[in-house]
Amino acid sequence: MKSGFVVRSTISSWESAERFCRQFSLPLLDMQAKHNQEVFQLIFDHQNVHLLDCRAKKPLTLMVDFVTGSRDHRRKFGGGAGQAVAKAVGVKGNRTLHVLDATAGLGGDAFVLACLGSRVTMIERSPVAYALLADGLKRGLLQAEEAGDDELLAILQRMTLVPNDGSDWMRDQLASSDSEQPDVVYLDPMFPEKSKKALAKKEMQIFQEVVGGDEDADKLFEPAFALAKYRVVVKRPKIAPLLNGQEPSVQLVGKSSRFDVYAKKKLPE
Ligand SMILES: C[S@@+](CC[C@H](N)C(=O)[O-])C[C@H]1O[C@@H](n2cnc3c(N)ncnc32)[C@H](O)[C@@H]1O
Repeated sequence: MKSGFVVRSTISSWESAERFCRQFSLPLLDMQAKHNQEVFQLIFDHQNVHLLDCRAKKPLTLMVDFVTGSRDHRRKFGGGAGQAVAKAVGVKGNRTLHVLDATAGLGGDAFVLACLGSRVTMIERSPVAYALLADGLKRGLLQAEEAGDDELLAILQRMTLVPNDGSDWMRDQLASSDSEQPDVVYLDPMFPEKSKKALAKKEMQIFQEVVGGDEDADKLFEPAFALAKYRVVVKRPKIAPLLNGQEPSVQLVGKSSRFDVYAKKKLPE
């Protein structure tokens, strides 16, 4: 974790904030408590969990929303199986896969894959990212249910979030006799020098500031390749070196990022 943050909660959300803080051994402050002027505040309130960057006059807010805004727009008009991430993972037509997203972040890519019918197990180690994503999922499920949006409900029900380190989790799966082998392992660790251009959105810039660069990203490759049934897909900024120095079978190169595909076996039709 690069930057410090404090966790605050209103009385209405105290119980869930307390559970989260116990899980990650973090102190919890109420909204009035004085703190050491941390720039970032993770706030639990009656509406949602959000990250606040207090530097600007008008503080910037980051939260996860699967129901409205850009993710909803991408779900409806984003190009479906023609999107680069879908092509790289191999989702198409009736081929639905079980994808392990071992670096879930804010669940953007996982949501795209779940929209296309995949079941996605998401692993996230950063407490801040985990809190934001868990809240987005929970709120999304509630809102979809209330609105009677069965399609969105089914999409979100295909997404499961686990708080853990991806390498450790995959190694545990490899050591366990009754684990389920994912069809595809998807990796998108934060590149330490992701340029501001690659992180065009202000919200993503503050996310990177809090989570930091994933300097140990290379460690993910070996267990991912051992665990995946068909392929490993690595998303990287276009200019970034290969993960763990491994040559991919295929590269899909976009404007600012690329997908490196490491094939093990041909995907089922
Ligand atoms: C660039 S973000 C992923 C963005 C994600 N693909 C999305 O669409 O929202 C990278 C995330 O991977 C997480 N991460 C990096 N290494 C990890 C590891 N070994 N285990 C679990 N999470 C990891 C970071 O905490 C960060 O939240």
